[in-house]
Amino acid sequence: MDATADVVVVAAGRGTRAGEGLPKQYRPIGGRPLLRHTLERFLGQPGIRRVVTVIDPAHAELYAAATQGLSGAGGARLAAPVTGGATRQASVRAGLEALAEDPPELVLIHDAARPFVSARLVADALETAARHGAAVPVLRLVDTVKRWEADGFVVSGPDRDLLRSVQTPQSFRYALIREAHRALAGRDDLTDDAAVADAAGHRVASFTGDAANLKLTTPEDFVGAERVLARELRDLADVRSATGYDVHAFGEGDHVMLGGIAIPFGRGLAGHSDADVVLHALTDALLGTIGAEDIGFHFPPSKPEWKGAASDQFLRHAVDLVAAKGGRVAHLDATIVCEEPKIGPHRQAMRERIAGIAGLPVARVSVKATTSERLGFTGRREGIAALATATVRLPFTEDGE
Ligand SMILES: Nc1ccn([C@@H]2O[C@H](COP(=O)(O)OP(=O)(O)OP(=O)(O)O)[C@@H](O)[C@H]2O)c(=O)n1
Ligand SMILES: C[C@](O)(CO)[C@H](O)COP(=O)(O)O
Repeated sequence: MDATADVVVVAAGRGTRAGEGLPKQYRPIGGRPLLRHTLERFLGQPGIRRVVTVIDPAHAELYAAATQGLSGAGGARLAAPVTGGATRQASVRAGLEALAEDPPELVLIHDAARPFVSARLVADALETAARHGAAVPVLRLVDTVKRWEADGFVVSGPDRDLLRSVQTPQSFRYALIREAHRALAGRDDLTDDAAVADAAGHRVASFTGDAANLKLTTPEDFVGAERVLARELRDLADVRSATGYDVHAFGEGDHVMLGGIAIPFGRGLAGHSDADVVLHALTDALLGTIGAEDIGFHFPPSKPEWKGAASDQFLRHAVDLVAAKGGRVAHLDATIVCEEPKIGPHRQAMRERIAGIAGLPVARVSVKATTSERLGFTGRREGIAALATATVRLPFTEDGE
């Protein structure tokens, strides 16, 4: 997904249903303002270029405090806030207009009041909008629905299977939703952007929402959110690091594979697979975090299917094993030891490739290089070595399994 994508986070509401106290988007959950949680989720996502927040100017100081020191991983940028309107629809319109000078291809529109938006939702929102132009996350209804009459009686409602509840982020081709909002500026009664697109004559696709992506609306929702964050904190408590090391000797060839990219060179690296020492060391480091043997156990050199194999699949397998335990990779770090080839010109490409294989923002991958001062086998230019450290977060369990 290479399209440029910006995010409009609407935070200009009054939060009347959340009760007394600070406006809800600035109220702390887990010790930090609700809005900050929401913005951090987007700023940490791959594929996001810029995030603009729509605020009530009367909250300017609260906004400044809530966003102090916030910056994006992997290049996402927090833009200056924009003044909202009297309704959500007017606030979204203001956010979209603020992007008009340097328009993105895609835009996600999200409620500040939904702090638990996941990486999966963002990825699905981007992909579905790129394909269909307009998309919303939906959930099946779990309760039977009735039509409620003003006299307090109910009559049987529509078939529940035909209904869905709708969340944010809602995603659109930017030009489509900006024009739709402009065309419907006279209405201001549409409670979401799918309704705006729909009223402007566009079909809106759907993707699976997330029950955890709650909109904090009432005081009880804030109590629930504290519980969710406490559980998340506990789940993040099991942080583990492990190391990996690999060596391959130079052999015949005209390039070496390092960090998943081919570097033209007068020699190749000898090995059963493509001999990518960086990906092998990273794979072993990841396997080490979950005590899952080592790369030779999973991909035995005795097996012909791994002959000449591209090593990206080894690293991906290790990432999948961590994910299967409910874990997330927090950071991958590699050091390459060789006299040549020069690593500097290829370092960024390697970081991006490793990040792509592991499904991480580039900021969570580091590649370093050193010579061994002409000492030892790397110093004698007999081969290349790589050391790696992987850090993962695993759900906390008493027995560590
Ligand atoms: N004029 C408005 C109204 C709402 N919103 C934003 O739209 C999102 C969804 O709205 P809701 O949860 O209903 O928030 P409020 O309108 O603030 O809540 P309430 O209806 O309880 O006052 C919120 O992030 C809210 O800040 C906005 O930017 N501008
Ligand atoms: C956009 C929205 O989050 C979709 O569920 C929702 O409609 C916004 O909340 P509101 O209470 O309708 O303003």
